[in-house]
Amino acid sequence: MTFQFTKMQGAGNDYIYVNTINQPVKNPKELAIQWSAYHTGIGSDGLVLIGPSKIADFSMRIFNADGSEAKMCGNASRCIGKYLYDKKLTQKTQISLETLSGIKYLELHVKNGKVQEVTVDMGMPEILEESLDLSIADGTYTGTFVSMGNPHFVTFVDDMNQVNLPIVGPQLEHHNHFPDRANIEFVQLLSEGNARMRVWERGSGITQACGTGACASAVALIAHKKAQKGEKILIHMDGGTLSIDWNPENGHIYMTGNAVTVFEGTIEL
Ligand SMILES: N[C@@H](CCC[C@H](N)C(=O)O)C(=O)O
Repeated sequence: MTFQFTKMQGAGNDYIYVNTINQPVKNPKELAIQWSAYHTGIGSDGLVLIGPSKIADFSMRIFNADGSEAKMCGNASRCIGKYLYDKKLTQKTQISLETLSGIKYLELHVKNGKVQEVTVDMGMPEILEESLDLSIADGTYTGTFVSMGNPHFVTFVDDMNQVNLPIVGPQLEHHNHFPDRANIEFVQLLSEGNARMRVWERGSGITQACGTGACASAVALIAHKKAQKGEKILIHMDGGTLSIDWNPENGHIYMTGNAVTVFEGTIEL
């Protein structure tokens, strides 16, 4: 049996996309682990399933590289917009997408018949704890605990080069304050409206970018008066930059960034 898949990336966050409308996937957790492996699989940060929906235009399910299912993925939601439009599964440039954290709305920016960028209405963030101290073997980290439908712990630093992400990332992800684990972001303010962010993702480890993490970082910057609501904040990550805008009128976060098809493939089971 073979599966057709598309490898896509948004800001360097790379996933394997499968259209389950014509190819049902029975064991996504196992396949996410198997296919995400770089040496023996396709290599990716996880697996994304695109499906039909009774309440929106389409649906998304996202599995991290360790097989755990997440409720939301910002970068994948942009890539799904490109997938659907470029492959002519829809002609709409405004698409509703059912996720485990509710319906998200995508606005596609099309050039020469192909989607270049997508803006996603990420809904309303929730600040769960504005200032939280967590002790791990390496010391105490103070951060803001934010939900973007999935959990993020955002810590400000003066110098990103001092962050030992492979060591502190997993310790914070598995801290007993987070029974469901958490995504871990370190943020350095560079100038007004510009911040650098590095991420340790729950279930995938270090990735080049995290869309929900970029939104959570902007929320933390605003909560701590390091940035302003209603002004675009550029979050620069190792794989690219996302523009984040927290609208003061409706309280929604809007995320804009690229979506890229890397290659099409077929894999044997
Ligand atoms: N990379 C994603 C988030 C993927 C899920 C996350 N690791 C979790 O477990 O919550 C993004 O772009 O938002």
